[in-house]
Amino acid sequence: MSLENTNITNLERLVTPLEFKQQFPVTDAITTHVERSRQTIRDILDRKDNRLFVVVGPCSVHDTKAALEYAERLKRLSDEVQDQLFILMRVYFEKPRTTVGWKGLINDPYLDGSFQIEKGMSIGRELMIKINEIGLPIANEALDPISPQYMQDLISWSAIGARTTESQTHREMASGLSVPIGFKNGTDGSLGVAINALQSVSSGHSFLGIDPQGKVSIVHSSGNQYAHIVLRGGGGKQNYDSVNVRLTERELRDKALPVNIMVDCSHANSNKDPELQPLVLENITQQILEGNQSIIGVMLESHLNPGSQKLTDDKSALEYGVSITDGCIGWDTTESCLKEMASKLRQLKQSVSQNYV
Ligand SMILES: O=C[C@H](O)[C@H](O)COP(=O)(O)O
Ligand SMILES: C=C(OP(=O)(O)O)C(=O)O
Repeated sequence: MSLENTNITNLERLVTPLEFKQQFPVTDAITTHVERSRQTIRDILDRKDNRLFVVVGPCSVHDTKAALEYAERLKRLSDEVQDQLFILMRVYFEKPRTTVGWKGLINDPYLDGSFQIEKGMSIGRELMIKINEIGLPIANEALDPISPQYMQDLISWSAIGARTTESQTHREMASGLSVPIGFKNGTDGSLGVAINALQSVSSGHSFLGIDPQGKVSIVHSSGNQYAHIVLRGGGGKQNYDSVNVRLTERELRDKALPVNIMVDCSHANSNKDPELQPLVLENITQQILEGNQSIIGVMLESHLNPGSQKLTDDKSALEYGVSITDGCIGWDTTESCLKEMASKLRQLKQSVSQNYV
């Protein structure tokens, strides 16, 4: 009688990270682009670059054609506002679920419960290569502790989500990631878990992981010095307003942490109503115009078309360019609200520099 694996129905071997990356190699141009993008975010966090960074894009990618069309549009917008905003595309393949549901393109690329994870990773890596080639840096949520070995060379910023900020496994993983990383506050709105995470992630850790040859290994990390909090609201309350931002600044200062705050305009900050995201963004812009110095980035959930749709057995019924997870703002709104933000920030900087003349 076996006492092990009694709830495991099957184990499939996965290609090693090394072999996988050889199948989908990066060019020197992509490597340079990713490193420059990561450095730009580090410079924003260090106040050597006075722009804001913006993580914007679909809640989840389920259709690579729509994701590429989105990336082409976002690149054009990014070029127009790049004097004020450094734009990264949300390319989220791993979705944490409150209970159950589709867990993202890597887990189930054919949206049909066939869970062809190796295929999902290939489709995902090919898409990330193309988006980097377009010239857009990529942001993701680092959810699975194994997948960074397969994908992280294509990513410029990662989030640890509200459901995993308190998890030791995710803090350990983040302490070894090469990207600047945002920790969301908890789903109940609590800041404490994110503040604790920031303290944990800046230290080195020793933990279990895999090496490039896919061997289980003891990983020793040196700690991530570019972690920051992401305010996303929670427990039915918003936390993007100036009072909550000020309270967060105090918490960070009390713990001798860098006072760097990103605001997620979606999730509980917009009560999961995508139409409210532009109002949150407007509020953030206003706080900056009034002198806020701690907000370094914003996040928006946006797709080609607004809203969301249910994933059913009939995939042919899916509407093109519409989210199958959280509701998003559509492209027109995305473009207009980011252009407006950039224009207001431009005017602010012009008036400040005129006052110095
Ligand atoms: O951002 C996405 C969702 O909010 C998150 O994955 C949780 O989704 P769920 O509550 O629909 O499972
Ligand atoms: C799941 C997400 O956010 P949160 O962790 O804030 O719920 C997300 O940004 O996709």
